[in-house]
Amino acid sequence: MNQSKEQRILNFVLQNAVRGDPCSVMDTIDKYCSQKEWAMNVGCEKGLILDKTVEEIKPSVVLELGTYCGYSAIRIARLLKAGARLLTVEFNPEFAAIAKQMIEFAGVQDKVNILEGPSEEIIPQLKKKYEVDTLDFVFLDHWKDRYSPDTILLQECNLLRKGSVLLADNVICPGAPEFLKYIRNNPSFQCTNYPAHLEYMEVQDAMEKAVFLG
Ligand SMILES: Cc1ncnc2c1ncn2[C@@H]1O[C@H](/C=C/CNC(=O)c2cc(-c3ccc(F)cc3)cc(O)c2O)C[C@H]1O
Ligand SMILES: [Mg+2]
Repeated sequence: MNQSKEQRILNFVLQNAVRGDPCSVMDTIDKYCSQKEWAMNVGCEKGLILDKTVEEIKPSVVLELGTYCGYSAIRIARLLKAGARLLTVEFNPEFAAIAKQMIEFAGVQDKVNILEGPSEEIIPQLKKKYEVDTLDFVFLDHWKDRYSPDTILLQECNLLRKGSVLLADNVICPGAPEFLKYIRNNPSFQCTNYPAHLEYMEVQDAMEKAVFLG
């Protein structure tokens, strides 16, 4: 059975990146996906916006929706302080297995917990099963039509507190119009837009930051 693109990305990392070096893994994925096969990693330009957001918040508990190959999980985890943790949700078992290997190769596995399943099932389990009180930071990068229902679900499950920060990828390309409409018209959120380019392409994209006001 021929290999998937995601398996080819992982193999390229295992053969070319430096084990235990998160930046080397990120750079190797970016190299492969810009030169050989495009893939939907947040990439280095939007990755810098993600880095700055994490460094600003210094979160203790982070939720990521949409692990994919683990690129942004590695990006986030490498910046987390001692004792801080990232919970990342992925419902495709093949992607979860790839991401697990990618995260372990990067050496950040102690900070990352991959939760396999659909976000709408996992989010309601976070408090009891995963011992989460509230989330300091949420990175949304899964199916774009799930951004607003999951943002509502996070509030219904009391997982956001005053100052919790959401950062959403792809609000221009592929776009998340329903999410933007919801979040920008919601007085409980303070929104900021960060224009950027689609990963590995000269196409306009943007990230949206939304701070929960409680
Ligand atoms: C509901 C739910 N629960 C758990 N995991 C979920 C989930 N929905 C998706 N996932 C998982 O996240 C990942 C999905 C991410 C969706 N991201 C995308 O569809 C995506 C698409 C593009 C893009 C842009 C221009 C183009 F021409 C083509 C594509 C760029 C990106 O940065 C993206 O994140 C993998 C999937 O298994
Ligand atoms: Mg994305």
